Amino acid sequence: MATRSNESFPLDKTRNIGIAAHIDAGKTTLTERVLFYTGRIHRMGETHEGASQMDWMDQEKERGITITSAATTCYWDDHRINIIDTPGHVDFTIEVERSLRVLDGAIALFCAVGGVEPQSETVWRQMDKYNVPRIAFVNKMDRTGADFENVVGMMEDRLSANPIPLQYPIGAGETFRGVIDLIENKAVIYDEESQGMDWNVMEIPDDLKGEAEKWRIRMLEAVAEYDDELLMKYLDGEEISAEEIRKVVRTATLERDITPVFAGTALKNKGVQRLLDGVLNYLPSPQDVPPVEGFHPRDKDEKLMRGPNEDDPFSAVAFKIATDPYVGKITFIRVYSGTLETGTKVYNATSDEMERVGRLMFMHSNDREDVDMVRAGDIAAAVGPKNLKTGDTICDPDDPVVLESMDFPEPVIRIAIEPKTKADRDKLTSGLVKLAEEDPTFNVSTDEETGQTLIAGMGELHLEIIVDRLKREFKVEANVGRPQVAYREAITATVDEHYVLKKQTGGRGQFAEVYMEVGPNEDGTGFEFEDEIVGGAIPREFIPSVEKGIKSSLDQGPIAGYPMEGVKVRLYDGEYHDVDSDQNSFEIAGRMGFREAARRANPVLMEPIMKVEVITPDEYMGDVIGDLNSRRGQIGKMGQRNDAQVINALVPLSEMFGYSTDLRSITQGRAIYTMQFETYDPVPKDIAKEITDEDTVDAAA
Ligand SMILES: Nc1nc2c(ncn2[C@@H]2O[C@H](COP(=O)(O)OP(=O)(O)OP(=O)(O)O)[C@@H](O)[C@H]2O)c(=O)[nH]1
Repeated sequence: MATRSNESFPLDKTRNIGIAAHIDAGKTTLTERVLFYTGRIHRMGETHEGASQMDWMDQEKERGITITSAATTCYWDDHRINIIDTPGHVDFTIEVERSLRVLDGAIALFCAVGGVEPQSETVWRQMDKYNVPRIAFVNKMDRTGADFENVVGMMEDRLSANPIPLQYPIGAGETFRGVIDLIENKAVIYDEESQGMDWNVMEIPDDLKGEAEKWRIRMLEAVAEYDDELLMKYLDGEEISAEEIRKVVRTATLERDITPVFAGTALKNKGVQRLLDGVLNYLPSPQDVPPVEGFHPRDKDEKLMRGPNEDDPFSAVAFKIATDPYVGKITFIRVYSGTLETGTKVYNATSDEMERVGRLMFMHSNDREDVDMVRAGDIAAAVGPKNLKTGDTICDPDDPVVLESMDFPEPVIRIAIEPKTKADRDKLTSGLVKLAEEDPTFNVSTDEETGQTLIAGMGELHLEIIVDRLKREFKVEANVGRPQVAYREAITATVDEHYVLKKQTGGRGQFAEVYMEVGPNEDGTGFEFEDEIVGGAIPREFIPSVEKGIKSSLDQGPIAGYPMEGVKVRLYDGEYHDVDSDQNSFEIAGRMGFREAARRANPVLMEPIMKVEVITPDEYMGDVIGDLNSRRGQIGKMGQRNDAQVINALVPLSEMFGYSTDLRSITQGRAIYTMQFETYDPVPKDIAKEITDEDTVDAAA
């Protein structure tokens, strides 16, 4: 494929957007239609027979359109639109967060019948958190029971949004034919036969004039609030041009004061092109969003800003690592400043490594477009970097910056996994390694005692999906164990340890003697080692060996073999022997001495505590709270949101297995909840005993 120089798209003609929706709202269908219509403009301009073009789309579909790619580039009306994949399932908070991190604006998709579903509410709140301007599309207007006004009302009530319809649907369900464009004051009627390629713009039919006028006034009054000039004109009864209205709608949308609302049906090909016009008219270009803040990799306090300027030093964030069947490992990046050419070395400021970018591409629905340069504001796929991880910043080595990274929740659930056949062992390992590279909230380890492979993730569903992907993408069938909580161990007392290793078995012996103080460190995480040896009591070259020995024991805590966190060791004295001491002896002394000390330092089992938020209708509040209490939950803040109660609680993860089923039965399916990792806390003694007893049984079985 020819390499393009990527000069043709000025930043103000670029849109980086996501489509956010709850499951089944029609995101896949809408994305397909967008790719189809934009493909037609860019590449299919020559043919004009609707039906054959639909066939073309279906064939593409069979050949596997990459619509689930992390980012897809398409062109509409002289603009470039990058559609960033935004998953709808709340269990994948991280996927949602990483896409929200790099997109500039979004289409919020709703079903005309179902309206604002609980999941739409969750994603909406996340978009609020990331200050994402958005427009709304009320899809499925062709379905029986479609009710545009109801959806607009729900957006006000449930999302506390300020939805401003710019269109009003003509008909609903079977009679849905098109929309009234309230800005142009015209009716747009679609031709049923042309697969959405042809439509007629006409005067508003007489029988709709009254309704249309009512909605236009509502729109104008709402919009006029955001612009004094427009308000004066409106009050004076002056003519207001469509251009003037669009300008004010754009500003108010970018400020997140309003959400313009469009109507249509993706499946029946109505309204998609006008929605695309809306993307260009009302969603931000990379120039419209504020510069991103970062800091110097060697000094967190040195704040640095990066704006969408090609002349600034290069900076970009990796937001998704994927394995492409043709190209291999690709990293999706969002460029924030400067330019990057193929063949250049970049600096990974997050991990302090250099990487080479061999190839840069824009990913389209059905092909890849090689480019020799990417610029500020671009979304592109890079081939070459080996160790880049999701969330890492790459930048100009001479002007390093770490752009504010994403928060990744801790993997808190783990399961043992093994291949169904021995022959699959290698495939399983390489599959897991690849998946862990793509997903920062997933990790793989080996249980030292049993030799089992353990995978850890954010929730039951998360791990189920991983196992399913192993099967589909890596052709490995695997057996998995029961999900287990990823416990940890910590020590709560400070003790002194004196350990002597002395072995004399014929020839050369082993000798090492260490004195150390072992206790909890201040922040409760990681491991600290202080070397206070003076006067060569232990020779310099052996001190790192002691530390290495201690570190190797941290993976296996004294209670039940869970990893230890928050440990501090002070090595303050020792002895050595000229002949019998070596690195190996001191490593063993470090390991054995630390194990002894940890056993005496009041070790405790630590469990992940989750922050749970339940939104339930009033009448179930008592039952929901009672149930959370029975799960050792601590109820926190409560509040009323519209007609529902919001309950916050901190609950141990071990008590949350099967919660979705239980909550459904308590509330007849009318409550929703979200859960994320908050902290590790000590497990109460009686429960810790149950867990350690169980572990012994498990290990014996
Ligand atoms: N009647 C009608 N059905 C639609 C419309 N758009 C999508 N659908 C149907 O709704 C169902 C879900 O559509 P998808 O496009 O797969 O929805 P999605 O949001 O991608 O779903 P997930 O991938 O499960 O999140 C499919 O059966 C579609 O055919 C529409 O405009 N009208």
